[in-house]
Amino acid sequence: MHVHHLSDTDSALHQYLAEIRDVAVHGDRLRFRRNIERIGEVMAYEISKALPYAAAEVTTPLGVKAVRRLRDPIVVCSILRAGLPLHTGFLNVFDAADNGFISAYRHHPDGGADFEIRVEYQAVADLDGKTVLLVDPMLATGQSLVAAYRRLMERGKPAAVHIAAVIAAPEGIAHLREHLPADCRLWVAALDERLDARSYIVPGLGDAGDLAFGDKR
Ligand SMILES: O=P(O)(O)OC[C@H]1O[C@H](OP(=O)(O)OP(=O)(O)O)[C@H](O)[C@@H]1O
Ligand SMILES: O=c1cc[nH]c(=O)[nH]1
Ligand SMILES: [Mg+2]
Repeated sequence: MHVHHLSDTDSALHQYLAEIRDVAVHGDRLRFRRNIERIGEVMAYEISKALPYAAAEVTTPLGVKAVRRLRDPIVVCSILRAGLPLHTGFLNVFDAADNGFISAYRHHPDGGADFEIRVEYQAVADLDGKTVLLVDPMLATGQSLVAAYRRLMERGKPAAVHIAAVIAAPEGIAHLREHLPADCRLWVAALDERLDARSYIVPGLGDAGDLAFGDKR
């Protein structure tokens, strides 16, 4: 699995990443969601440079122009709920994309640190021959993304799969390498140090779903 690290070069992405981590900004949910959306736009644009294009023509009022268009249809898929603002950012770039939504959450059977991932809801377009962009802000243990990927593959055989995570832990990347096919490509906006005892990313940003939408019970 090839890993693209988008913080390697300086860009406005650094400003958005700094704000989503900053406790002084965390009280502003609108800003958090919009920054995740903006990061999605940047990541989608970077991924767009790696996709296949084909020659086409458009008719203008004055003539015909040779243009380039994406060769394969796009399906943007995200993991509820923290994936929603990132999904919007990707759709702002790939506005004609089909879509997929999968729920995945951590179920703690005994209330302790141990958990299993539960996938309960899905609404996914047909994926045959399409370019799938599977997006989730946080890649911590990697279990949510692997569970979502397996559900998705029940919906067809994509031409390519790109996974996008805003903040990733090394443990999560290792988990994807172990459990996903080698031809999946992973795009990471920021690579952090490690996971804590509750499998949260350090330094990370905390709970992306709660910051975007509020606490859940
Ligand atoms: O790599 P993992 O260890 O699986 O953790 C990452 C998952 O955690 C977050 O969702 P969360 O479970 O907090 O659900 P939420 O979006 O409803 O808050 C995040 O959006 C990922 O889906
Ligand atoms: O650090 C983490 C890990 C999982 N989910 C989050 O929202 N944050
Ligand atoms: Mg959460």
